[in-house]
Amino acid sequence: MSRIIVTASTRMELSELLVATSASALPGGGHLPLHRADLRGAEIIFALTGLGKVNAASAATLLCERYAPDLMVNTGCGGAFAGSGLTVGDLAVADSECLADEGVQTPTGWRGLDLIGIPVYEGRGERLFNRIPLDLEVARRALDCAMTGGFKAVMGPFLTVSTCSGTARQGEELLRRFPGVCENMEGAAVAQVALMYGIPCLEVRGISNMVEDRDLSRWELKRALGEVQRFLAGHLEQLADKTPGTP
Ligand SMILES: O=C(O)c1cccc(C(=O)CC[C@H]2O[C@@H](n3cnc4c(=O)[nH]cnc43)[C@H](O)[C@@H]2O)c1
Repeated sequence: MSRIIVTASTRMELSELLVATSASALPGGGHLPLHRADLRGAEIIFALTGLGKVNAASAATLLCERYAPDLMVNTGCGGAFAGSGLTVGDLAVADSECLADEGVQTPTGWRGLDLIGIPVYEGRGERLFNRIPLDLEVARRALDCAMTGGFKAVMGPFLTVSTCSGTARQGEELLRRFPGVCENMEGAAVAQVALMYGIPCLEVRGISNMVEDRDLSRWELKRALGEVQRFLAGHLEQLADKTPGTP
């Protein structure tokens, strides 16, 4: 049977998926609220991680250790960068993740972790500094499924930050550091932990806002989360069919 874990930082990022899959509470998660559903012979575990990289990484570690999933899916909302081709209500699929504000502020500008020279991950012939790779085949399948389902979706690099970019200028600064289509606060942490455990990871977010001067009246959390959860409810069925489990 295959096992898929879906993580999100806030309750509203999972609530519609829990209803769509008839999930029920799974006791024993301690501080980590868990739900479980059966979908086409696969087990889906939903975890509410809390906001930010520390919460996401500690949850992902517990989940990988305890449940040894065949696939990790990180979801929620996110901000779209100018020039990404994304607008509010669209879907963004990550082809890679990035620890976009971990580095060194030097007298001549911001530099990434390669300046320090100590990788955040070393293994399988790779030394990774800021950029965390994701499973491209899984990402492409998600993009195809979104397009076929009539969703407007863009695939590209995601940037994970500790400080949300509440100005257009900060968005431009991040794009000078790394290419990016979508900003969020947890993705690179989940991707890094999944990589450490050798588990493929997919990240799909609904665009709730543009990365611009902060104006909450322009945010559409409900719409973005409705779109991404409607997409995932369908895509999880496909993944449940196709994700190989332990015999
Ligand atoms: O009030 C704010 O300024 C604010 C900033 C970022 C996020 C929020 C939320 O209420 C949602 C938390 C959740 O959303 C992800 N998210 C959504 N948009 C962005 C963004 O533009 N930059 C970074 N993260 C974003 C994030 O992953 C959080 O988990 C409110």
